[in-house]
Amino acid sequence: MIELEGLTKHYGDTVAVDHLTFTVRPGIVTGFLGPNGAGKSTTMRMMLDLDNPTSGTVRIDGKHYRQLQDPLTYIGALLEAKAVHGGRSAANHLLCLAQSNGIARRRVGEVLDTVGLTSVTKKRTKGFSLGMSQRLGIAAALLGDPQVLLFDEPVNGLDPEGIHWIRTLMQNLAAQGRTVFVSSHLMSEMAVTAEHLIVIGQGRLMADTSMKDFIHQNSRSYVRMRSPEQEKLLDLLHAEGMQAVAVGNGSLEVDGVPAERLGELAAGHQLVLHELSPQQASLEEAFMQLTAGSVEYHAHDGEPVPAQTGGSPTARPPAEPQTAGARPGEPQPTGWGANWQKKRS
Ligand SMILES: Nc1ncnc2c1ncn2[C@@H]1O[C@H](COP(=O)(O)OP(=O)(O)OP(=O)(O)O)[C@@H](O)[C@H]1O
Repeated sequence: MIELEGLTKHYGDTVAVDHLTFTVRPGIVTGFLGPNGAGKSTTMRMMLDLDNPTSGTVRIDGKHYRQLQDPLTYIGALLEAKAVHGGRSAANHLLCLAQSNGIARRRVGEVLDTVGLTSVTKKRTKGFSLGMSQRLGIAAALLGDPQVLLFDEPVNGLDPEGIHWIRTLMQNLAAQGRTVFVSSHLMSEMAVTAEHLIVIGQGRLMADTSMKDFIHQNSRSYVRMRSPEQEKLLDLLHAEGMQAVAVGNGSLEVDGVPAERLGELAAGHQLVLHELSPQQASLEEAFMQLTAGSVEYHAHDGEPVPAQTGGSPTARPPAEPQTAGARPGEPQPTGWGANWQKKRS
């Protein structure tokens, strides 16, 4: 389990993470979503004690990271796949990690096998493709057989087979009772991988809910109907007090009524239907709907430009929070810092 309480990180004037409080539970895959610059990586780095919070706490299975003896046996993470010593072989890279964390040598071979890198065990990692580096990063995360796993954009650089593999791996790890926390911009992939979602925007918590409820709450679901007797059908639906509109392509859209009821109603009045299909928005649509006000950068005429950099609380409308109160405050877009080194005060 990972517990965040009031977690906050400032980089100068930039509020990267803003009073985040949530719990990531074991036994399920929890997705971590947010627009670019929302604070996901910063949050994950603080979970791993790679960055010091300005305030607030993170607990891993009840303990602060610094209280964990041999941390890799408690929490494994894939953050920056390319952040490995390029001169070392894959096996040596993992062996160094194993030795510094009291992990048995045999685990190196086991995890290399798990991620499908056995054939390149002795190859220097600087020659690795992004996909191979991702797999090596995942091997490192699994090395200590930890109960808690973090994956930051794990499918980056993976081919479709690799994407399917990591999805199955994460689901299996969760099914074993582990805590699996994963960020990704690939919504279609997240939709089929995660059961629960944490969504942040401008460092603030926007949603902490099941995937199903998230899509339901942030999108419109309706039933599409098509009939050769569209006028009659529309009159019937209106007479029943239902919200139905003709949408121009010969279809009707009906809100708030189950498809079964609509089918039975049409049958009861001997109206022929050519289509009766429940429509549910995708995770991507629901995500865009929720975070529309909190994206840091918008594309415009093909040129990516900062949406607003004025810095006043009104320059960028605050996102509508679902579970946490919106706070005034304006993170400034700043460049990515190279501040990835472990900081211990
Ligand atoms: N080391 C740093 N120094 C200064 N500012 C930083 C640093 N790291 C992150 N930031 C800023 O903090 C904010 C949050 O960044 P972060 O990388 O955590 O977001 P993210 O959600 O992971 O973004 P992305 O989806 O683009 O990876 C951004 O405004 C970013 O520019």
